[in-house]
Amino acid sequence: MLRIAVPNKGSLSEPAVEMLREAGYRQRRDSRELVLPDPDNDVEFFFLRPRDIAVYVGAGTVDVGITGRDLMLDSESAAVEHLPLGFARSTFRFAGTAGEWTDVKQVGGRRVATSYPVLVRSYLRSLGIEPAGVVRLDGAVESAIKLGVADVIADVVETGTTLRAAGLEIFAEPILRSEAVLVRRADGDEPAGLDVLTRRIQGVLTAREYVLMDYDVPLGLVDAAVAITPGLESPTVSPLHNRDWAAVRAMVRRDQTNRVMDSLYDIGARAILVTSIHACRL
Ligand SMILES: Nc1ncnc2c1ncn2[C@@H]1O[C@H](COP(=O)(O)OP(=O)(O)OP(=O)(O)O)[C@@H](O)[C@H]1O
Ligand SMILES: O=P(O)(O)OC[C@H]1O[C@H](OP(=O)(O)OP(=O)(O)O)[C@H](O)[C@@H]1O
Ligand SMILES: [Mg+2]
Repeated sequence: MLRIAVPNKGSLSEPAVEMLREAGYRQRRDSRELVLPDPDNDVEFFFLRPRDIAVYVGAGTVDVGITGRDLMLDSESAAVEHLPLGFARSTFRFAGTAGEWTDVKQVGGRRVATSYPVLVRSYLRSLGIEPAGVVRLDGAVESAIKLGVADVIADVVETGTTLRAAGLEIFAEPILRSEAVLVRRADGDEPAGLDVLTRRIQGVLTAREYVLMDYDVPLGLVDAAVAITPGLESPTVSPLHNRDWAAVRAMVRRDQTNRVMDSLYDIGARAILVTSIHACRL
């Protein structure tokens, strides 16, 4: 049985559970359940704190887990990234009182507050910058400057709303771009069943990223239309009852849907229909 660690709380928890449910796995109904066997799929879920998941995976007590890239790197465990999952995207950045900071070199000799001290120390070391100290806080890091425990912070930024509300602004290049990732142990054999989990999750990712587009096009324009919708391998072109026209079906990136429909319409395609992909294996 493949043992899979799933975040039990925080911003990773809900989207991780949703992804596993879409991939056909059983998920818990009650947030107090800590272990959930799914014998039909030959897996067992362990609901753990997101920060601890890479530690369990690195120790080999669970086979794989879903966590943040930032949390994995900060854990210093023997876990490695197996598959990026495309949700909980954020950047990890330095921020300070608005107007006072422009360059990462200014962090030298100053106190940095963060929930990710390993990440911050190793990043600064890689740039040859020595801070006066790194203060580890559990959360609400944005308050650390006003409350006097640090001069500058390094924290997770998504929309920047939390920083703005605290009168802070980002400076310097992002330390890291993070998202949820599936992690596995660095060494050892691939756990049995990981290939199936991986394919199922990749199916969910593809179904989220692409739509199916169908349209009709005059025969003489099929090549031009197919150039606009090349699909993943090659689009399906089928005859219509009206022999002067063909029907085309292709996968299109969801974020390109309207641009592609406009282009198809412009060259003369009609009856352009878009449908969601419910599930797929490529
Ligand atoms: N606003 C956000 N947008 C995107 N990802 C986020 C956001 N906040 C935290 N994360 C990501 O969530 C993970 C941290 O999860 P964790 O549960 O420790 O913190 P949290 O989501 O802030 O929850 P908590 O309420 O316990 O502080 C990291 O991978 C981090 O990058
Ligand atoms: O850029 P934003 O969209 O504002 O999001 C980023 C904020 O979200 C998270 O905080 P959370 O609400 O989880 O509180 P915490 O700091 O106590 O973890 C993160 O730690 C940032 O503070
Ligand atoms: Mg938080």
